[in-house]
Amino acid sequence: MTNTNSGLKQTVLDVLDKIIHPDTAKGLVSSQKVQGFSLQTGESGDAKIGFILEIDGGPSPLADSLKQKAEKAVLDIDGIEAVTVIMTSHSDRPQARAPSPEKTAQNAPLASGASRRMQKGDNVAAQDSKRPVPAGGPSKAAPPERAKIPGVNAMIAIASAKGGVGKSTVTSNLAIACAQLGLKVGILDTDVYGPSLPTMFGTAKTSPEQGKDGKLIPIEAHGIKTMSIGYLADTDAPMIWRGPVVVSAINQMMQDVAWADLDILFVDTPPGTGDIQLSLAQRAPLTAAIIVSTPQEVALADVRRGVAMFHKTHTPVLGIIENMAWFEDPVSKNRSYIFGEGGARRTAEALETPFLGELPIVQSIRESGDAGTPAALKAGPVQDSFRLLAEKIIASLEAPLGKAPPQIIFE
Ligand SMILES: Nc1ncnc2c1ncn2[C@@H]1O[C@H](COP(=O)(O)OP(=O)(O)OP(=O)(O)O)[C@@H](O)[C@H]1O
Repeated sequence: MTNTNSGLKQTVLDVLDKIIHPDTAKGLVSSQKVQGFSLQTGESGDAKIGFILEIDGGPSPLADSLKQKAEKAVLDIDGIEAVTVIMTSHSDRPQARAPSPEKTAQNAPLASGASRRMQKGDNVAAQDSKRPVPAGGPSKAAPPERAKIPGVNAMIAIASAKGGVGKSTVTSNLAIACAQLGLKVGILDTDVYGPSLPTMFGTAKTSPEQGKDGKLIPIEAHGIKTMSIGYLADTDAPMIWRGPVVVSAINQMMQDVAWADLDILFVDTPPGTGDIQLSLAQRAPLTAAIIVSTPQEVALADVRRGVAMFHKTHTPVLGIIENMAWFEDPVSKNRSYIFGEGGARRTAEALETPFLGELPIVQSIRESGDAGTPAALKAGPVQDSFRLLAEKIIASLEAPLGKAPPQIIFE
């Protein structure tokens, strides 16, 4: 961030802190209600601001009013082009309350369109009265926390019980392989602690626009619709995300993004099997999960915990992928099993969970991930490996769902 930007950031924070939260009698920043602050330079040269506004107890006129005040105050600052405020609640109750239709319209930012971008010149009052009722709004038939995402056929969590095993790499390349097989694919990167999707897809400098219905439009790259917490908030900034806030933010990214129409939405989840992951597995409308692991014993103990977690939440596990299975010397072609051999396969057998396949350590996988062009885009052995995995996954979707998998169109 340049000096000018850090000056502007401070100005915005100062302005936000002048808005007093009635519960704490302190400003929004002093009350720690503002998190994940981000500042990007827009096309006009003016700044685009994004932040998370934490509210207590779910939708309420107070939450709406604080949000409107915050948006207006920020837009009134010189040099600001747009502001996106994501409201999150650390109460478990908000989605369970069935608001009246009138109230739904007023509270649409929380019930459906929590993330919306305000532009300079917007009339706050007029916008509010015209705010759309959420598409597919609060459903009476399904529990709200499992509400299916309209237009998304299958939602697959890619999980790892341990960080750094290549979960995001596998997610990105699998998504591309599925798209190459003719499917419409999206990725939701929910790893609030280190979102890597923007880097892996070369979209780090982009931020999503808001559609007419109030939903955020995913950023399309390499034929994949992508959304990441990294587009909306500065996750590099030191801040403490409380578990329920994370879950609430993730839930909004699922429901408040214009995903339709997708055959598969892959969800890159934060590593681990703690409260956040459990809550996600319980509340997200997941079709199934895939677990990524490296072969060593210490990682495999975590895999068992991961599989158990999904079983507990009645989410079918499509299988386990072993990443970094070996390294092949480019000259001699000798394989070194750096992290041990066949561990994930044996664990899959012991847990009676399908073993989907293994991926070697390949320099180009890391390099292309860092360069924003996942390795599966390029013809060769890496692309072939991911295609095999994708074919297995598409085929195996049939079993847990008890219905036909998405149609594959070969060109
Ligand atoms: N098969 C592979 N060959 C070479 N490098 C790989 C491979 N898989 C992953 N990597 C590299 O390992 C690093 C970690 O991968 P990645 O970010 O995908 O892991 P992760 O499990 O998503 O991590 P975290 O959980 O911490 O977000 C990255 O630099 C990535 O490029």
